[in-house]
Amino acid sequence: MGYLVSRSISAVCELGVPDRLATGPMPVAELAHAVGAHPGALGRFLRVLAGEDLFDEVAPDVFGLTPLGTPLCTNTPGSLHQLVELMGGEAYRVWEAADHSLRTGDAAFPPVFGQPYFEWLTEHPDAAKRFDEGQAGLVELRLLPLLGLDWAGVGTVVDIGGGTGALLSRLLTGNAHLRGTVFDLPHVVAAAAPALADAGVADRATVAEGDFFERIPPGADVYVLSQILHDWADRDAVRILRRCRAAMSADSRLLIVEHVLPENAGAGAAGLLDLHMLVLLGGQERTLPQWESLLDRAGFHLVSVTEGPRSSVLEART
Ligand SMILES: C[S@@+](CC[C@H](N)C(=O)[O-])C[C@H]1O[C@@H](n2cnc3c(N)ncnc32)[C@H](O)[C@@H]1O
Repeated sequence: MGYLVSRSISAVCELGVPDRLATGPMPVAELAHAVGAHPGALGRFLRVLAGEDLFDEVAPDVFGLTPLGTPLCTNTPGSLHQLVELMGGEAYRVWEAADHSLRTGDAAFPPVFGQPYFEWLTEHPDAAKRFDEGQAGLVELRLLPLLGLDWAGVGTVVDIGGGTGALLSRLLTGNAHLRGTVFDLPHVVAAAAPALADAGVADRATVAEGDFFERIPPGADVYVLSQILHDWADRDAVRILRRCRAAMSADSRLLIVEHVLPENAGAGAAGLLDLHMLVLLGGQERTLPQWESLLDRAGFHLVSVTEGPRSSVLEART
């Protein structure tokens, strides 16, 4: 009954319940009136989600947000609100066809929506905006092992498939000497320049649009691939890595921000993400031997793995 929980989260976010509770607990009747919900039903949904530690019934029929539930608000650092919308939208519909992926080992998105996910996003601006904002919300969690690295000797960084620049903004904010480029598809990086300006790093940042299967900006000290390679099956992941290799000089470093999938059962969230990558995109999470083999096929070797709470950083060199 796991999807009942995720659909309940989607439903309360859809009505804007977390935002209403951002300033403190409210009686359920007042809350229901404010968001346009049925009071009795709202109490039942919130009680179930209190069981998931997202809300708290602080007094009979009075509900507040817990620390775990706070990222469901829209205007909070590291907001996951857009991600909830994403998981409750086309991602949910595509999972109805999970059996296609089970039978074929391919993505279920094309048979359901008529084209691969990233192509479909270029033609659906609202969904693309949700996707980009959802990814940006996850950056806070993914960044930690990357921020912990020593950036002192690094002059320039390119964030490949860097979305709207959330990760680059944080890297440049934390390292005043660093200059960087965010590189992504044209419709995605269109929103990057304003985001970098808002973060106060526009004077040290450039925006480059393009296709990472074609060409990647050359000559930087560090290349970051955050949550890119898991979107693709090995054949395409190797093509992307080879494009990186062509852009890199002998001293450049490649930093891959992704999960290292445990080799045994019980992979938890990483295992679920592995299946999600398969169903949505035909991609996969990778174990350490799978990473080593993939990098080897593209002419890289693995130098180190730095573990973080949500993603690891795998450093590779040519
Ligand atoms: C899962 S998101 C990761 C975003 C970001 N790096 C992060 O860590 O949040 C994958 C990114 O790859 C980009 N992308 C997909 N196909 C691409 C292509 N052919 N060339 C460049 N970027 C591409 C998408 O637009 C998206 O921003």
